[in-house]
Amino acid sequence: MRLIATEEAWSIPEVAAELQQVSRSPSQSLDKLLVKGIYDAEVDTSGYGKMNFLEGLLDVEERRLPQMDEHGVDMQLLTLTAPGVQMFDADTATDLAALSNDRMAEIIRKHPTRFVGLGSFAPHSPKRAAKEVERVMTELKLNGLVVNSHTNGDYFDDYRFWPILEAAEAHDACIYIHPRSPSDTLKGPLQDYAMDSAMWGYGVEVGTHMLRMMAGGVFDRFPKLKICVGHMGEMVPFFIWRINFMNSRAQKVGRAPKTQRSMEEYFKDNFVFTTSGVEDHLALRYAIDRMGVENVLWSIDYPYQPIKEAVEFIQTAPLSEAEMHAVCHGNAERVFHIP
Ligand SMILES: COc1cc(C(=O)O)cc(C(=O)O)c1
Ligand SMILES: [Mn+2]
Repeated sequence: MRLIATEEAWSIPEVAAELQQVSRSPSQSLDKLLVKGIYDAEVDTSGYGKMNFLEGLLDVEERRLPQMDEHGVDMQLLTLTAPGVQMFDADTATDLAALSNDRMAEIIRKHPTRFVGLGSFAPHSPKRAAKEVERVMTELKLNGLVVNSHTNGDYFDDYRFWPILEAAEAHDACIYIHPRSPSDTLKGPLQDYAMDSAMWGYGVEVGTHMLRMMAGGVFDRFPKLKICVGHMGEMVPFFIWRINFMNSRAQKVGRAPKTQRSMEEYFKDNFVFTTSGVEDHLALRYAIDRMGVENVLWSIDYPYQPIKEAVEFIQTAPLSEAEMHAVCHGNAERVFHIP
């Protein structure tokens, strides 16, 4: 069974160095807790603790590939790890996104059967970002795009970002909305107990982004736009009945804009999601039964999740042969144009 892992984090020294500067800046972003812990070990990492992920993020051939061989992972879909370039000023972000995309393309050229990748862009410079989407998809021939949820507290229902969505739709480039810590306007009670992180805040941040796009009519304007989210759909599949019911009531009483399709239809038609970091067979079975097996893709979430357990999770999952082929590689091949 071909195994394609679809949310696999990676970085380059130039982005890591810039994030170390961010960790020493006056930024109030909740992401600083994570950034300090990973990129600035010598600085007091209180509140997050040292996170030994940096070597794993920068590495491709020393440990990543041998571990893939050891555990039978055929391919990783690489993404520039969160928060990507989105904490940098627009010019630095634009330049480092392009550099990261070039480096990613080099890795894929060197290992074409082992790696594919998602291109980054700087949402806070939408016109240049749209041009980078064009370059990524036509010149570098990457497999889609990644963004780490909000940029300076703004979300893709904001029409300022729509030139990017237009370019993505035109190039059939699926945008992976990966988490980062909740935005400054969302962070409120999420600043304690490590709730800023993957434990809870990440799901709240991306789930909020998804609903803003669905309820804000993004998929009426871009009906063919494809979005991928991780972590078994960031809680949305488990709440979709209530989201659908309450949004349709809000539309009736004028509290939410009228949309051409329902929230459930947008989620089923315009979203796919991966199993990254949710190694729970019951959740997987429900997600497949509720949202359709064609919308579920396997992932490890390397290096934040160990490879061995993620492989065992899917190899022992209660799936039919046909479902296993779809989740392990078929859906990824379709959505991310993988040969
Ligand atoms: C960007 O940093 C991350 C850290 C963690 C973590 O386990 O602490 C998980 C993710 C993730 O789920 O993608 C990302
Ligand atoms: Mn991840």
